[in-house]
Parts: sequence; structure tokens; C-alpha cells
Amino acid sequence: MKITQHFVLFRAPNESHFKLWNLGEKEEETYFVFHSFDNKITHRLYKKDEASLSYDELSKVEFDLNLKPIDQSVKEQSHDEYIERCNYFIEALKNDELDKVIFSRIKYADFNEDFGEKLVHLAHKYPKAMVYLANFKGETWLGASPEKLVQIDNNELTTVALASTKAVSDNRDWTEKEYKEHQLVVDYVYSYLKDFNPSKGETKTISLGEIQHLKTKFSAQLKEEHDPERICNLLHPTPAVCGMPKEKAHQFILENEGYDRSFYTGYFGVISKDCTEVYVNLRCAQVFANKLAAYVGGGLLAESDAEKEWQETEWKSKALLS
Ligand SMILES: C=C(O[C@H]1C=CC=C(C(=O)O)[C@@H]1O)C(=O)O
Repeated sequence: MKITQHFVLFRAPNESHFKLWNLGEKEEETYFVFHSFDNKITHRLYKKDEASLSYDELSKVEFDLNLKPIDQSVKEQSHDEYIERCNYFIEALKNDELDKVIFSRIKYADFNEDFGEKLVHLAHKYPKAMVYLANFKGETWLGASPEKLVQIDNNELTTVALASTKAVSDNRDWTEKEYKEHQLVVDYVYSYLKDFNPSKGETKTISLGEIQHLKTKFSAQLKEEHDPERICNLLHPTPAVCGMPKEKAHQFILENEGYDRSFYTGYFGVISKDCTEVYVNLRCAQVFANKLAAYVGGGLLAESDAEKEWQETEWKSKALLS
């Protein structure tokens, strides 16, 4: 089997198969969405046909994606540039301009692996992540997202607050700063869903490959008539990828981060009337000929340390690159 262009290939958490959607032009009620961090781009990708592929079948697929050479507009930051800019963000937090903000960067890596094998490797390594490869409008993206933005099954909405990171090998307790960083996301989700009277689960530690996060689940009942994209846009961008206060942090990132996040920290997934399953686009990379541009970020508070944040983005880059 050969996969060429205009497709989305994805494995939802805990599934044993990948779904392959070949994309067409005809508008359908069910579609795959890719929405950018800056809210300027929403691609709605419609299915022409669908196939299910086992991991075994996928590892034998031949890919011919006609990948472009790396785009000079996708800029990698050096360690020193990162530290300087990160400190600028921390200053804004210290000056009380913001309570929390996410600072991110791009890291290039050589990539000559087989796509089928890479996806199967990610699927085994991250059973609870949404693993995908998508080729649309001349771009190719690869990812293994641990964070659901919105799931809606027959009007029942579930979502999570995910924030704070430490290495799996790190046995210490979560610090006050890490709980505070997580709590900001919890409070945010609660306040944005308050009209739906949400219930909140316990805060747990979850492991994803080499790293762990704090995670809290929420559920709520929606009205019969709801618009799934409107719910996604209500929550996007959460303080796990943007900051607090929301609008101010969004603007600050767009003006000061120094590069275009594009679909990183946007959202993606299936939108349909009966079952919507949308993820935050984290632990992802844009794919070029023989190269990946991996996107990695972390949450900053006034007490953050730029060097530690650099380290955190290094671990996070291993999510896709190792
Ligand atoms: C922005 C990212 O992670 C977010 C999600 C979980 C934990 C995070 C943190 O600890 O900073 C980030 O908020 C990323 O992985 O690029």
C-alpha cells in the first residue's frame, strides 16, 4: 500500500488501529479540523474515503509525501537567544503584566525514518496520546498529543486541565509552583465552562514517555443544540498553551515570541454531531524533506528560571525525536 498526499492518519488514545482518511473536497457534517494558535486559520478537512490500518499493516506502508525543503520562515532559536527572550517573558510576569505565560521554540532535527515505523513507535510509546500524521494544503504535521481540548459524546462534554512537567525519573513531590501553575489552568477551565455547571475530578499525575504532568478531568452536560467548534473556541487557547489573563497573554505571545507557532498549540481532531474528539496540538512537528521542526514550550510564572525552562523544552523535544 502506498500513501501519497491529502490525508490524515490518526490513532486515538487506547485504540489498536490507525484510521486513514483520504481527503476530498465535498463538504460533510463530519470533518477533521486544524486550527492555528493565532485563530487566523481553520482548515476543515473532509473525508473522501476511510480505511483502518493495524500497526503491522502501517509499518509496511510506503509513503510518498513530496516534502518541501525546510522553510526559512520556520526559525530555530539558539540556546542564548532562547534564554534572552525567556527572561524578557519572565520580566513581564514579575512586573505583574501577566500571571502565567507559555514560551516556546522550534528545534530542528534530522529525520530520515520511515513514517509508518515512526507512527507505530509513537503509538506504542504513548498509548494514551492522539498520534497522527497529516498532509493538507501542502503541509505535513506529525504529533503525539497528550492533551484533549474537548470530547463531546451525545451532549456530554469532557475536557482536562494539563500543566506542570517533571521527568519520570524525578521522585520528588510536585512543588508549590507546579501546583500553582496547574491550578491556574483548573480555574480557567472551570470559569469558562461555568454556564454548563461542570464537575471536576481529582488531580492526578500522568506519565507520558520520559515526562509526567498534573492532570484534572472535567465533565459537563451541554444543551441539545450546540456547536462543537464554538465550544473548542471557548476553551482555546487554554493557559496550558497561552497564559493568564487569556487575551493579554495571547497578544503578548504573538508580539514577542519571535516566530509563528502556526498549528502548534492550536487544536486538531474530529468534529461531528454525535462525537467530537479534539486535541491541543502539542508534542508535534512540521515535517520537511529529511528534517523535522519540533515545537516545544513550557509555562512560565514570575518565579521561573530560564535555564530550567530550556531543559524542560529539551526533554519535551525527546517526546517526538527519540
Ligand atoms: C506547551 C507545552 O506543554 C504544556 C502542556 C503540559 C505541560 C506544560 C508545562 O509544564 O509547561 C505546558 O503547559 C508543550 O509541550 O509544548
